[in-house]
Amino acid sequence: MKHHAISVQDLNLYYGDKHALKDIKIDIEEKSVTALIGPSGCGKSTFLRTLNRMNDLISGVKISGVINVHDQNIYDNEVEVEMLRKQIGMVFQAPNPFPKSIYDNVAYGPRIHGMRNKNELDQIVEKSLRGAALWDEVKDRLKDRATGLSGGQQQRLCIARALAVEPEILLMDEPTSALDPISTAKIEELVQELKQNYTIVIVTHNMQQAARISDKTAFFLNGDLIEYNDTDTLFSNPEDQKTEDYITGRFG
Ligand SMILES: Nc1ncnc2c1ncn2[C@@H]1O[C@H](COP(=O)(O)OP(=O)(O)OP(=O)(O)O)[C@@H](O)[C@H]1O
Repeated sequence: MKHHAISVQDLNLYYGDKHALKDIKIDIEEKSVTALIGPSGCGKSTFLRTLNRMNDLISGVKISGVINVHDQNIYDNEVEVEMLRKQIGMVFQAPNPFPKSIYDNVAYGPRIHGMRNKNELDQIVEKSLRGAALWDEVKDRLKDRATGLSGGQQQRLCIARALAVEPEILLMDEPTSALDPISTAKIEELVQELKQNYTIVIVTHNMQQAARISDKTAFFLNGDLIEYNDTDTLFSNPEDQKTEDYITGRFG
């Protein structure tokens, strides 16, 4: 049995009066892919963002409950958010490379964390780009601007940028929704490789994608976690009628 990378208990989140996450309880397995699915507005992205405290930045948000990572509640006062985000990286919907060179994008995080040694940085950049299956495509133009890459390459660069600070967990918020089918397939393949070394939590609108790439799937509806199960079971033999209605396309 796999260990839990993240253990969530009694998680509630309000945006003002809006109760966006309701008593969420979920254990996320390490070195596996967990997909978050559900109709628009059900709370998938909100939940994902609670896992590295990205909602802290939004005014009017109230969060209660416990999210344990290595038996430390990430909402404890002594947790340093910067270190937390190093441990728990994030990749967003639209690729968002910095307007810098390919090299400088990947070196950005390590530099922030104090790395200055050129040789070591070179090694980290290469390792991260290899890890994101991008090295061969960019190794001869590391000084070129990242914004000149294709959308799919930019997204893999953002994954490399996340890997460069050696996270344990990668959060991905609809990472392929802005990409063409071929770039999407490459990211899906990459996610399969990355799960050997990282715990991945991915929000997707696309149920076929969840079925293809995830080990576990969590189905959210109106801020409730309705069902959480092995992906095969959830899609072939859902326990809850609402899950069945959703996956068979009756709403959403
Ligand atoms: N910053 C915010 N302020 C107020 N309400 C918000 C904020 N962000 C999200 N919400 C509300 O919280 C609920 C959950 O939103 P969330 O974005 O998490 O859903 P989602 O399942 O990710 O949807 P989508 O698939 O459309 O991205 C929605 O009703 C949304 O309108």
